[in-house]
Amino acid sequence: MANVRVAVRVRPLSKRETKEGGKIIVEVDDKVAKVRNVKVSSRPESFGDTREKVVAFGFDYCYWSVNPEDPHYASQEVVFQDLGTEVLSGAAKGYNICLFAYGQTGSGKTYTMLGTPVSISTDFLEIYNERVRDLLKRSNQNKSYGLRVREHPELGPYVQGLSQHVVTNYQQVLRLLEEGIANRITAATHVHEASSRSHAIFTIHYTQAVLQNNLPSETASKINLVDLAGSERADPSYCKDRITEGANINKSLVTLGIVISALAQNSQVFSSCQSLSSAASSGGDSGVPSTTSGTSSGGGPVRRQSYIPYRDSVLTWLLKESLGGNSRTIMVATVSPAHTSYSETMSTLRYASSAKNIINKPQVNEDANVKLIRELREEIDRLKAMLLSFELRNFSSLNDELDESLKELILQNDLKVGVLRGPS
Ligand SMILES: Nc1ncnc2c1ncn2[C@@H]1O[C@H](COP(=O)(O)OP(=O)(O)OP(=O)(O)O)[C@@H](O)[C@H]1O
Repeated sequence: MANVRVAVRVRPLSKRETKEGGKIIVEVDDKVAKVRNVKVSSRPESFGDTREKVVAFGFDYCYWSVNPEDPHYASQEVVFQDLGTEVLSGAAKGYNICLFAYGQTGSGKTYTMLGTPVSISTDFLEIYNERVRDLLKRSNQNKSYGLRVREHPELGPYVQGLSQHVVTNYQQVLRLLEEGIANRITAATHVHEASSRSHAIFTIHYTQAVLQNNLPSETASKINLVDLAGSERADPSYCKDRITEGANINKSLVTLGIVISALAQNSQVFSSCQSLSSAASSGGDSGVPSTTSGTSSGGGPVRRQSYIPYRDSVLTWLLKESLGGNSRTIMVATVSPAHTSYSETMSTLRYASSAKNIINKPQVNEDANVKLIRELREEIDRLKAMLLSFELRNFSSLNDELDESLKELILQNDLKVGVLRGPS
């Protein structure tokens, strides 16, 4: 089990914000981001305004990237050092990784996401108006539109027909990233501002061949780098005059919000079930039910686990494993420091706070045969230990039969291991 790790990054004031006299209302203190409400704080105390002047949010990482002169300034290198290292070390261990950037348009999502690439094979897609487009399809651009999302029973959701590109070095990854981004931008010139309305997912498939217990084995992990559309597009009032585009962008982002809050709620239900079961008297069933209803043994009502509507949008469907599934996930919430973005900043930080509660279930993506061999070997060891303890205790002939069955089981498992390993 692993919680989604959440980082917040505050970018510099933009030229426009500076020109408009933007006041800096966000501040970072170690792992805490604080937002000041200038409307409240500029009034004298006696007005009795009950709204909070400063709201503080705690995260796993907080980056102050407002002014390079500042001693606490977090450069791109500092961010990569933390998040990039987490991404790469997780993938190297065989975990799926997802790093996604969330925040209002122009808050620095793309800036933060670019530059963590490594590895073996990659693909790059864009979700625009709930349609999936291949950003790296070189021949017949028309075919790159409208790809279908499907779901593999073990590997999870994927895009059918998405082109895969084998890479052998960092430069090639960068070139593919640039090519995909250029395709996004070309499309953006046809559809005004398309890049901030679309979501882009750059995936690195990282496969490693290793020798485990003298057996050749493979771990295959995925690194998803997700650049989302501006978060303000999830706001119905923002989108009301942009019927189709707005509604669709809205759909993916709104569904993402629903999925995040349902998962966060379920994680709380899960934790309360766990504390209830550990508080209950020993000897009972300590398993946590996947759905609970009615009254708990502790006396209080236990809430039912919410249904997670992953398939309600293409984005959440494709990110299913990254949100509550088999992935270590990091969310970077990007914000502007300006007072003019107060509402968006507060809403982004609330969103990020809720994402912090999501519990994922990452596991090393082990080769199925190697896993089976490992399990059989573990069973052989267990059986041998049992056999030994019988022999040591020198049980009577009553146990001879059991002894024979154990030996038979060990032999059968040894044979299975031999078949799985193939001719040596
Ligand atoms: N940490 C930062 N340091 C310096 N400049 C930054 C930083 N973050 C963002 N910027 C600058 O701010 C501008 C907007 O950033 P960016 O394009 O990454 O925003 P975005 O959130 O991806 O926007 P959109 O949702 O429209 O795609 C860019 O000019 C970028 O160079």
